[in-house]
Amino acid sequence: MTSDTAVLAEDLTKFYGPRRGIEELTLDVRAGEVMGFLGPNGAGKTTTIRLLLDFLRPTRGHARVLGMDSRRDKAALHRQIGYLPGELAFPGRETAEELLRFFGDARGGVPWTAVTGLAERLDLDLSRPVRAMSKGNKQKVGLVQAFMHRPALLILDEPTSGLDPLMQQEFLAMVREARDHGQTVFMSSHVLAEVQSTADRVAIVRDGRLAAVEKVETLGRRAVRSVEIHFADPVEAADFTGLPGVTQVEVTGPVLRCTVDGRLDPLIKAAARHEVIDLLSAEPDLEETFLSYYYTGEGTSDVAAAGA
Ligand SMILES: Nc1ncnc2c1ncn2[C@@H]1O[C@H](COP(=O)(O)OP(=O)(O)OP(=O)(O)O)[C@@H](O)[C@H]1O
Repeated sequence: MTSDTAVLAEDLTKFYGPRRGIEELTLDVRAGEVMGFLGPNGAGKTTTIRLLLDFLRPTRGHARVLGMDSRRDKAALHRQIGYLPGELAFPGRETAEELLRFFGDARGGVPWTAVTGLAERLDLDLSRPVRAMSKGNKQKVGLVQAFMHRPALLILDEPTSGLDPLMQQEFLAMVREARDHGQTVFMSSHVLAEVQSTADRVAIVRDGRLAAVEKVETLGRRAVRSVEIHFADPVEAADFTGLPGVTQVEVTGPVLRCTVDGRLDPLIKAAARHEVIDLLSAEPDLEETFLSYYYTGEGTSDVAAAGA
C-alpha cells in the first residue's frame, strides 16, 4: 500500500453463518478519487463498508484504510474519516445542533461555521430534534456530520437515500468539491446515474462478489441508445444491418429504428449516404444496459485489467 492508496481491501470476506455477505473482495481506492460502489440490494455493499471500518470482523482477508490497519488502528482511523451509515438511528432527544456540536467535539473541535454552511446548503433546520425529523432530514444530519471536519476520506453508504432531487444535486456538488480539496470519497449506491456524474471509477458488486471495476468514461462509451432516423425516401434495412454496434434494425418506409451500442459513428456514416430529415437518439439508459451487461454475466470478469 502506498500513500496513493486510500483504501485497500485484500481478499475481504464475510459470511454470516452460511450466508455470504461479501467474498474475496480485492479492491483499491486511490487517494483523491471518488469511487462509486455499486450493486443491487443485498449485493454486499454495506457489509464491505462495515468491514472497512471494523464494525464487522472479516471471516477472511483484511483492509487497510488511510495507511492504517482497520482493526488495530480503529480509533485513530475513525477520527480521520467521515462516515455516513446506511441506516441512521438517533434515539435521543437532541436537536440537530446539539448532536452536531457533540460530533464536532468528539473530533477535536470543528468550526461551527462549517456546520452551519453545510446545513444551509442542505436546507437543514438545526434547531429541531433529530428524532422527530423526516428520513430525508435525518439523512442531511448524517451528511453534515460526515463532511463537517473535512476528513481525508469519506465513506458514504447510500448517501442520497431519502433526499429529494434538488438535495441530491447539492450533495453531488459537495462530493465534487471534496474531491477538489483532495479528499477521497467511497460511496455506495444502487443507482448508477448518481455515481456516474461524480465518480472517477465505479466498482460493481453482485451476489457478494466484485463483478468489475471501471473508469466512468468507459461506462459512457458502453452506453446503448435507441436511435430513430427519418429519411427523405424509403431505405433498406440491409444498408444498416451488420454495422458495428448496431442491432435491432427495423425499417418502416423512410424510418429506421435501431439500437446502438457504443459509438454512433458507423451508423451516422451509413445514414449520410441518404438524405436525412431528422435523427432522434433516446438518452442512454445506463442503468438498464450497463447493469444488465454485468448482471447477466456477459461483462468482463477481468477485474484487474478493467480497473487498470
Ligand atoms: N446481520 C446479517 N445477518 C445475516 N445476513 C446478513 C446480515 N447482514 C447482511 N446479510 C446478508 O448479506 C448479504 C449482503 O448484504 P448487504 O447489506 O451487505 O448488501 P447491500 O449491497 O448493502 O444491500 P442494500 O443495498 O440492500 O443495503 C445479503 O444477502 C444480506 O441478506
